[in-house]
Amino acid sequence: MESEPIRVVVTGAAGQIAYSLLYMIAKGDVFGSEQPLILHLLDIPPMMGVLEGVVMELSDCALPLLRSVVPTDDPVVAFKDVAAAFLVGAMPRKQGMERKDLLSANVKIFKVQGEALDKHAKKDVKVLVVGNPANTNALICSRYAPSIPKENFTAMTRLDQNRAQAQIAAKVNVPVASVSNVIIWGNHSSTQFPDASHGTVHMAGKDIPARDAVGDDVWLRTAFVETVQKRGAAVINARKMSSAMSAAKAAGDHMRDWFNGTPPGKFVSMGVISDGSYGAPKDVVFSFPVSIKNGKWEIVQGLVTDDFAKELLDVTGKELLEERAEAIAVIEA
Ligand SMILES: NC(=O)C1=CN([C@@H]2O[C@H](COP(=O)(O)OP(=O)(O)OC[C@H]3O[C@@H](n4cnc5c(N)ncnc54)[C@H](O)[C@@H]3O)[C@@H](O)[C@H]2O)C=CC1
Ligand SMILES: O=C([O-])CC(=O)C(=O)O
Repeated sequence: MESEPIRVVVTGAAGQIAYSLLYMIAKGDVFGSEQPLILHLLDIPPMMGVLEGVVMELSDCALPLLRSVVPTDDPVVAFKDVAAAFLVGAMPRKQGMERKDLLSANVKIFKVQGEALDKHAKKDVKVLVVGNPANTNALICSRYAPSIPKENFTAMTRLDQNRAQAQIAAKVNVPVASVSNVIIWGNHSSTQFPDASHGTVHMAGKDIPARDAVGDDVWLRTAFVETVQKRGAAVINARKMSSAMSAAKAAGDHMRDWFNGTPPGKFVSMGVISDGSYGAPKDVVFSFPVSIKNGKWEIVQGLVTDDFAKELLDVTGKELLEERAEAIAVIEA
């Protein structure tokens, strides 16, 4: 028997990330090749003309899983009965900006959308915040949606994880799928800590520690960390626009793993509400390694962190506390 369609919302649906993401979702890459979909597309009133073009293109893709499309500028319509929400709609940064410079422009969007999710979405909706600064926006969104569990609000650090795994694959000269369990700790910002010390590389039929495969601890603590921390800025410098294709791919990966789970022994990184694990501040959205089963994530416990890691975890945690204070000030102003 065919499954009932699920409703999925993408905000910022007329923007650049959505242009790649909508196709991936609609063709079954995220929710599976058997799951029919109704796509809700939210953008702001001046973008409704552009959105109409996106709707035409989705129709012209002739995708069997896509049962209908609901374009709208009304959050009430957009969030009605949705099972999954990709919150992409927000201003992107330009050359020379840090992501937290977007806070005052973007955080109010996530208050409004939290309120709308609270009233209109399914209570088990899975929310992925992509719009920057993603961690703090996710925290604010959750605060304004008290009837939905805090665990259902996540922020995207999967792009950073994919970048980190691609850097290691290139260094070791293996296909990217051979690299697993590289962690992104903390904020999706230039203070994030990309950590390969628990990573593995599949070589000659077995998983070996990434540190052994790389054989260069200095590189892992310097060039590797800095490249991943600054990759978003490097793309902006080159393209004059921020990452879009890779961001869409990461958003799809994040939501697919959240719905489908992670294989035994493997973990992925997600910004989730912090319980203070690994000395992170509580009640901020902090990126941790998580394993996922039956649609629920759990922070992977018991990984040993050395002094180098503790120092970097501390820096990114402090930045998240500062962002939280600033976000609350912006909203209450
Ligand atoms: N977490 C991550 O790894 C990444 C996050 N980003 C962030 O994603 C966001 C979107 O990036 P792009 O698609 O490149 O930007 P874009 O400017 O191409 O598209 C954003 C869209 O959001 C819409 N929008 C603005 N306010 C809205 C609202 N209140 N409700 C619904 N839609 C609204 C805009 O009209 C626009 O169509 C930015 O904040 C960017 O910094 C980008 C790459 C990676
Ligand atoms: O760097 C940016 O502003 C966009 C983004 O979040 C990324 O590419 O990681």
